[in-house]
Amino acid sequence: MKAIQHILGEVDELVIVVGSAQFNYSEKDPFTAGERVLMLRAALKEAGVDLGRVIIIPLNNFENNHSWVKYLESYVPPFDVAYTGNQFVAMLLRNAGYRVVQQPLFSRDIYVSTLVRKKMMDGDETWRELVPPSVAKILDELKSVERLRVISAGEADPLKW
Ligand SMILES: Nc1ncnc2c1ncn2[C@@H]1O[C@H](COP(=O)(O)OP(=O)(O)OP(=O)(O)O)[C@@H](O)[C@H]1O
Ligand SMILES: NC(=O)c1ccc[n+]([C@@H]2O[C@H](COP(=O)(O)O)[C@@H](O)[C@H]2O)c1
Repeated sequence: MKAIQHILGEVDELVIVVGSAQFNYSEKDPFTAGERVLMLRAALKEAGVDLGRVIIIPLNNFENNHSWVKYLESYVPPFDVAYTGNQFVAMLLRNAGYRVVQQPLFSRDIYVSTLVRKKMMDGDETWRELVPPSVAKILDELKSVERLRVISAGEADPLKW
């Protein structure tokens, strides 16, 4: 939320791309793209962000990294600056001619999704302090702890089915 609010201080409209949208029920991507959109919108509303300035677009991954920017362009409205904390994404966008701003990271040692997922699986209730209250509520409704535990036990491996 801090990163989004910082960026909204610099731009008129923000397109948030929800990457790896085709993945779900996996250890790294436990939630569907739709569930991630739901959580994002709830947290934005809770933070008082004007949703009229934000467009959320889920995007599947694409096998060809060089052409990924062209693929991205076909899913999002035209944009003139890209914000990312990811150096690889920054390189791809720069090589395609875009202005890229390295987005500031806030308390990155604490706010790491891998850590939140680990705490949930370990039964460490302090995961609740690492997400906005509205997101904690949705994660409870989705029975996320149970989902993560079943996934980590290997039950969700698509090759198994
Ligand atoms: N603490 C943070 N402050 C600001 N932006 C962040 C922070 N953590 C992640 N981001 C931004 O969110 C986007 C996704 O990052 P990333 O996938 O590495 O998140 P993550 O929380 O580390 O997830 P995971 O642990 O599952 O890999 C990036 O653009 C990154 O800059
Ligand atoms: N070839 C690809 O599909 C490709 C390449 C680079 C980044 N991405 C996506 O970009 C995201 C990472 O960017 P951020 O760290 O800025 O969120 C990932 O979700 C990934 O799915 C996809």
